[in-house]
Amino acid sequence: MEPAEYVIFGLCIVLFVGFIVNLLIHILAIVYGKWKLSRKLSPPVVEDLPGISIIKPLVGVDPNLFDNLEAYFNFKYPQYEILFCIQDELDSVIMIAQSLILKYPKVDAKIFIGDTELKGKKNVGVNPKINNMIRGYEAAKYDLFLISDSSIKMKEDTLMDMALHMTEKIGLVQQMPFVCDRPGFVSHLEKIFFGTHHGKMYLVANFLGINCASGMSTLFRKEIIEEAGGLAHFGKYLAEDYMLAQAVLDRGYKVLLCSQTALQNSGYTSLTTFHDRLIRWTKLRNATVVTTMFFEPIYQCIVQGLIMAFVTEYLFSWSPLVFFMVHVLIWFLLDYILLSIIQQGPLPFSKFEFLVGWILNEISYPILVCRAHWDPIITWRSRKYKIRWGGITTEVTSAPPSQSK
Ligand SMILES: CCCCCCCC/C=C\CCCCCCCC(=O)N[C@@H](CO[C@@H]1OC[C@@H](O)[C@H](O)[C@H]1O)[C@H](O)/C=C/CCCCCCCCCCCCC
Ligand SMILES: O=c1ccn([C@@H]2O[C@H](COP(=O)(O)OP(=O)(O)O)[C@@H](O)[C@H]2O)c(=O)[nH]1
Repeated sequence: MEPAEYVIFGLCIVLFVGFIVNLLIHILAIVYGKWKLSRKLSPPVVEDLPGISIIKPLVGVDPNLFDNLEAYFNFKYPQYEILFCIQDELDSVIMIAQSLILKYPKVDAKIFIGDTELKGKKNVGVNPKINNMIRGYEAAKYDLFLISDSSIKMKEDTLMDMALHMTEKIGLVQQMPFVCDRPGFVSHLEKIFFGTHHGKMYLVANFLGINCASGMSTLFRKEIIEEAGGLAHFGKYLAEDYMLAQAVLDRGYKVLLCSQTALQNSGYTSLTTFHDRLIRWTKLRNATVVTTMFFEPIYQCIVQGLIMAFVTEYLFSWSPLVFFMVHVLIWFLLDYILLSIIQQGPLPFSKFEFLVGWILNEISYPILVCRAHWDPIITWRSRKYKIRWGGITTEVTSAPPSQSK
């Protein structure tokens, strides 16, 4: 063999091993997802449950917001407070928060209006969500605090489920991102994305103890975050969720998934908003965990199928077309099983709609990854940011803070 042939042969072997690893990741996600998401912890004596401060950062109103927020007033949980953090004093979301507080006078709930800058102090960093939450965080009276994004809808036992997972060695309990059943094809695309591509990596990373955090629904021990410099310390990062989880891991605590998924229930769904969000997240991941930039593209179904078709032809003389077709079919079936497990009930669409949605997602994802590389500027709620390697962020343009997506 020529030296060049050795190199090609070695590369093919590495790629083939990576392909087998991916198959194992898929199977592991299914097995772990089935176990994790169907495992209900039995509640202890209610009085033993710790109090929880729920921080709700709010910007703008959407058609489902009232219902989503109302769920927080009906938790089956003995001790909690709700801290609404509203970025802009002219935002009509204030009225929604106020009307809920009036409707449920027995629930301990407060409103904090305006980020730190509005109160004459300097903002704690560039991250607008942290700037918005900081006053609620400082006022939080319990040892545990939950950051819960505005679009999340919770069941009445979700807070209990999260609290029960917060045992001695655990520093952070998170919900795996998923979506509520909503009408419309784009919401189906979202469900398919979070229940397949995203869910697979999320489950396996959490099973292996790899930091894979999403800040949409996360319960923290306040003492750990205080030890790391307080929430303000994370204002310099846009991927504050990842950095917060890393701070917990660095202090010897574990990060755990709870058994209920984070049900996003935004009232607005559009293909552009969905894709722009995925592009923004890809940019965040690329800048925060550089290795994802290399691995993510080749761990897509179509890209991997094309590469492996040539690799297996080279190694085993298999037909590339047959290999590609079988590869896509197996990936598709494993994804369907995984989505059904994460959904934990009947899917709100037919198998045919799943097929169409899955194909669309798989074709569009590599394009979204390319678009993320093309323009490194991150746009979030009308503000633009640039992230340096390691996650430190600078804002490149400012816009009125009240803009919704
Ligand atoms: C053999 C090795 C295989 C490695 C393959 C790696 C391929 C990775 C492919 C997919 C990654 C899946 C996605 C993970 C979820 C990340 C979600 C995300 O991007 N979140 C970012 C944005 O979150 C919002 O940010 C603003 C905040 O206010 C909102 O509330 C948030 O929701 C977030 O900022 C993420 C930052 C970095 C995440 C790093 C993830 C690393 C994933 C590694 C997976 C490794 C699996 C390994 C299996 C062996
Ligand atoms: O300038 C901002 C942008 C977002 N948020 C809050 O951060 C959370 C996540 O925002 P978004 O849904 O836009 O983020 P994504 O989940 O798309 O990353 C929501 O509760 C927002 O209200 C905020 O307080 N200020």
